[in-house]
Amino acid sequence: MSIIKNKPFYYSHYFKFSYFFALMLLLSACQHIQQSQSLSEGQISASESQKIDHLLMLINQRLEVAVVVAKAKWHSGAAIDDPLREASILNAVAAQARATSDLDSVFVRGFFQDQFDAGKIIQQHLISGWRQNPPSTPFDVPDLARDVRPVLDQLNPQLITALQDSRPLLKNPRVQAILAEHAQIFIHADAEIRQQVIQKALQTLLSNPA
Ligand SMILES: O=C(O)C(=O)C[C@]1(C(=O)O)C=C[C@@H](O)C=C1
Repeated sequence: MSIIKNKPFYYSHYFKFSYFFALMLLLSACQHIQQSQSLSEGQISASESQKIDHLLMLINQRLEVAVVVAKAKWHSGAAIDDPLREASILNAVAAQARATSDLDSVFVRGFFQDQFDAGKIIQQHLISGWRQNPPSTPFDVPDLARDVRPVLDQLNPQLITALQDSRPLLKNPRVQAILAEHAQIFIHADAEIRQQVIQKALQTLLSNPA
C-alpha cells in the first residue's frame, strides 16, 4: 500500500484547495455583509470620512495658532479684535473661493468668521488667565506680523480647498453627525472653553448644509 493511499482525506490537495476556497468565500462574504450593514446603518464612506477629518484637522491647526496670536498680543498689548484684518482676510478668501471653487461667498465668509470668533474665544481665555495669574504668563514673544499671520495666510487657502471637498457632503445628515462627533477628537482647546470653541468653529458648517 502506498503512503499516499494511506493518507487521510484532509491531507489531500483536493481537500486543502476546497478548504482554502471556502475560507476565501467566507471572508469575502463577511466583508460584504459588514460593508452593506454599515451603509444601511447610514455610515459614511471612508473617503467621505477622510475629507471631513482633513477639514477638522485644518480647523484645529488654525485654532492652535490662536495660542501664538494671544502670546504676541499679550506682549504687544494689541487688541484681540482686529476688524480690519478680518475684513482683509474675508475679501481674500472670498476672491480665492470665486477663482478656484464653486463655493458661495456667503458660506465661505460665514465659515471664516466662525474661525476668527472661535480663535478669539481662545485668545480671551488665555489672556484673562495670564492677567489673573501673572506667574503663568508666557516667556516667548512671537511677533504677530512676522511669525504668526504668515502661518494663518498659508492655512486659509488650504481650508478653502478642504471646504470645497466637504461642502457637497454636508447635506447628508449622517455627515453632519460625523462632523460634530469627530470634532470632539480633532479639535483641542482648554477644557473650560472647548465646547464653546467647537460650537463656534462648526456653526456655519452645521447650520448651512449644501
Ligand atoms: O491676526 C490677528 O490679529 C488675529 O487675532 C487673528 C485673527 C484670525 O483668526 O485670523 C483673529 C482675530 C482678529 O480679529 C483678526 C484675525
